[in-house]
Amino acid sequence: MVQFLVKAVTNNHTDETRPMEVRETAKIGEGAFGTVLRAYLKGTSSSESSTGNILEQESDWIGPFAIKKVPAQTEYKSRELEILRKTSHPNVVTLEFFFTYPNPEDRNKLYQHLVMESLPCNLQSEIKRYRVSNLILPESHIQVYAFQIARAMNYLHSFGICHRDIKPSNVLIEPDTLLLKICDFGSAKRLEPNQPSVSYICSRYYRAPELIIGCSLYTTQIDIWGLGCVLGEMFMGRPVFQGQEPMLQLREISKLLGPPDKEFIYESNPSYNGPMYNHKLYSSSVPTRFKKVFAEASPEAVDLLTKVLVYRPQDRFVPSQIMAHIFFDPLRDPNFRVTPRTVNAKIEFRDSLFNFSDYELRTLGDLAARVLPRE
Ligand SMILES: Nc1ncnc2c1ncn2[C@@H]1O[C@H](COP(=O)(O)OP(=O)(O)OP(=O)(O)O)[C@@H](O)[C@H]1O
Repeated sequence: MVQFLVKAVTNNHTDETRPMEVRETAKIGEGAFGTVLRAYLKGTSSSESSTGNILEQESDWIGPFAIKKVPAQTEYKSRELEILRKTSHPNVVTLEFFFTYPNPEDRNKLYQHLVMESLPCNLQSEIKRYRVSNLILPESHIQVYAFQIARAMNYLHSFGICHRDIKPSNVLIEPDTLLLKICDFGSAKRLEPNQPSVSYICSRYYRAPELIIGCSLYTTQIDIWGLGCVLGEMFMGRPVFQGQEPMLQLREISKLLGPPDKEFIYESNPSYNGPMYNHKLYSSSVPTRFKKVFAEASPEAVDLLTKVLVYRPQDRFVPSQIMAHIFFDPLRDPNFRVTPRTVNAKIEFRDSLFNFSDYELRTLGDLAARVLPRE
């Protein structure tokens, strides 16, 4: 356990900056860019007594929080703080406080500390928990989780914010309530039309085909590919496309979708000179392969997967179309109830899944009537 006093901690909700004590209790995650620790914070406030003395008043410890520490000055540009400060959505992790503080091992190196709400588990560990018993998540859980991912994407993409690293370990969940929140905005960026961005982002198994080909003018639709991979993984219990090396990733994709056509490759990157995988690897039709690969999925789920795992980003469903899809119709039923793995009671979701803000409703446009539950 490590405890230290930070002179300037900013509250993300009030913008107020004040000294706070920080108590780190355990490591909960380690990534390529930072360390995530469980932590508690305690504020100290000072007031003047009638005799003119300064009285330090201690408040109680609050938390637990998840603190993500990343080096504050690097050549790698993280927009995580900036993006988390702008977002406020039930399915996006909330930033509570932030501060910079030196690394205890190297006092010269400053670390940015993002103090976020803490969720108990992520989707990768949840999928694994079922897999070790040779099971997959119940379809009702998959519906609840996938809907919330699509809802978060609908919100983020409406501002042009692309997450750029969608994968099960970046999807936090609360198994008691099936609440889901997307985390890790370390690769996220607000994409501007016709402004190039680096294509070497996103973890290999979840990379959209246009990224593999080297596209630099991609859109937020790369996140939809990630959503398709996560949805498929919940049905398979393992990643859908497990390329052994970066270039073999496209080969894995072509085993399910068939070879990418020349037009798609040219549109993605006119100077692409890597392997084309233009030989058919299977003789069966694409719908047959989807049914076979996602053998545990219902016909509605398979249909949705064929609408999101699509080569051309323009042809992939957008989040509002995903939420309106028949796969999610059971959620719209007033009698829909689910028993979480951890709780011996059926729970209702109407309020938590469909509590759209006016802004969200406007982004849904005409599809709102299809997304909202039936009365
Ligand atoms: N708010 C949170 N609550 C609980 N756990 C969290 C939270 N944020 C992150 N984690 C855990 O820490 C892990 C690493 O966090 P994060 O992905 O933000 O770091 P990263 O350095 O970008 O990692 P990676 O390189 O794997 O993408 C997550 O997979 C998750 O399990």
